[in-house]
Amino acid sequence: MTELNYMTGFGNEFETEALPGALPIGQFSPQKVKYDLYAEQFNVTAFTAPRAENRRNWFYRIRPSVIQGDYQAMDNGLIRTAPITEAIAPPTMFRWSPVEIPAKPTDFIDGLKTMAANGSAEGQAGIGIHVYVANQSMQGRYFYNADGELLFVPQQGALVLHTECGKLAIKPGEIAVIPRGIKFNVELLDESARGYICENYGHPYILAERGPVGANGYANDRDFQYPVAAFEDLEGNFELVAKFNGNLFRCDIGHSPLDVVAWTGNSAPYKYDLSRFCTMNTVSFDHPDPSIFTVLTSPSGTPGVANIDFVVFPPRWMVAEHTFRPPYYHRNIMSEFMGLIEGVYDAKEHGFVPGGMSLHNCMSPHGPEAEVFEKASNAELKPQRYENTMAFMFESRYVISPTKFALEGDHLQKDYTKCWQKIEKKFTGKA
Ligand SMILES: O=C(O)Cc1cc(O)ccc1O
Ligand SMILES: [Fe+2]
Repeated sequence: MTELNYMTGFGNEFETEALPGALPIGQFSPQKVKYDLYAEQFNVTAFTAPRAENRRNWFYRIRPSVIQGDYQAMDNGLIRTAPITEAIAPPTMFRWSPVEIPAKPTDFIDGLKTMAANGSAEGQAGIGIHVYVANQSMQGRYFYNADGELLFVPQQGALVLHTECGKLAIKPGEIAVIPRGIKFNVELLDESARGYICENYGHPYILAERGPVGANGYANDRDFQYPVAAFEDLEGNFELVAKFNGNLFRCDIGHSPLDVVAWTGNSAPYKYDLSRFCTMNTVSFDHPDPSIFTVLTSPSGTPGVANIDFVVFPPRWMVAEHTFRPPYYHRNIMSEFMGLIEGVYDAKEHGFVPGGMSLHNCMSPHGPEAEVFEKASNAELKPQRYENTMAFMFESRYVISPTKFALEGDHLQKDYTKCWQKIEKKFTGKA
């Protein structure tokens, strides 16, 4: 892969130009822009959002975005949007095997399948949880999502995200976020690709607070990478696909919409290598809550209660003394959707495989399978390193509704809850 250049620093006010002098100096909207470019403002927060939260870009582009055809409705395929009304799910704990890579030619849009969603896209709260499975690059088509920002969590295959702001290359172990409304297409660098998408209808992601941990650690701002301007000057019969208010629409477009020669602002796509996450954990006893592993959070308006937390379980040392080290048995007001990028997750040594998923909804019990309990409650508690593993969780304050595809597809593991049934009664009443 050709090495791409990036700018660094979470949410910085960047400026970048692919041609010298393309970026106006000292003002955003000059009477004439250099190279006869068009100026266009792009806002993902209200004009009046407080300064610290305000996010917008100024694009200097070959044509303004209004030069496009009229939209027509498209088949939504297996893409769904909250609120999900097509199925009524019980509070059962669910687990899924990986969705298979299709045999027929499938690009990122064709291969998007919604597993679950919550909140309301129209109400700008909640999330959509999707998997993508693809075996070809998007050709002659571009996409944007008006319903929310897109967090990419690749599990198999490297991608290049060609966006209005420039290019981002990501591979398993890295993530990327494309803000609401940014146009892009997806190139596959390998034969096939699979991954997870969290579509965030709510407040754009920010970095989690550090509290008394101090000024450093967890996800550090400087490790977030942003693209430098790169433009396509292409004419042809292209298609622009929009996800808007829960449905897909398409229009013809006679040129590449990735024609931004220069931009400045703080609402650009970004990537992050999860191995940069500076993991904190106990050095004494007990199993800390997984909020210590939060990479990105979308606040909900209630302090400390997330619309969506993106949490990872990275390689790490386990040193806790006189402690049951795996995740504890648990019931939670927050709803937990998990995936596995690689390796083994410490609560489930069987059946939760890379590319797989699980859902433990609001107040539904979950925790270590029977074998893990036996092993961990009898293990010698030497320092132990968890290697080659990366699970993650989308944790949300809103109940997560699985789609019909998730509930009725072959990849639903119908025997999941059996993993707990062999947990023994050991109580005898004697100490
Ligand atoms: O349910 C899970 O596996 C996620 C989780 C992990 C953990 O370490 C503690 C609590 C928790 O919900
Ligand atoms: Fe949990």
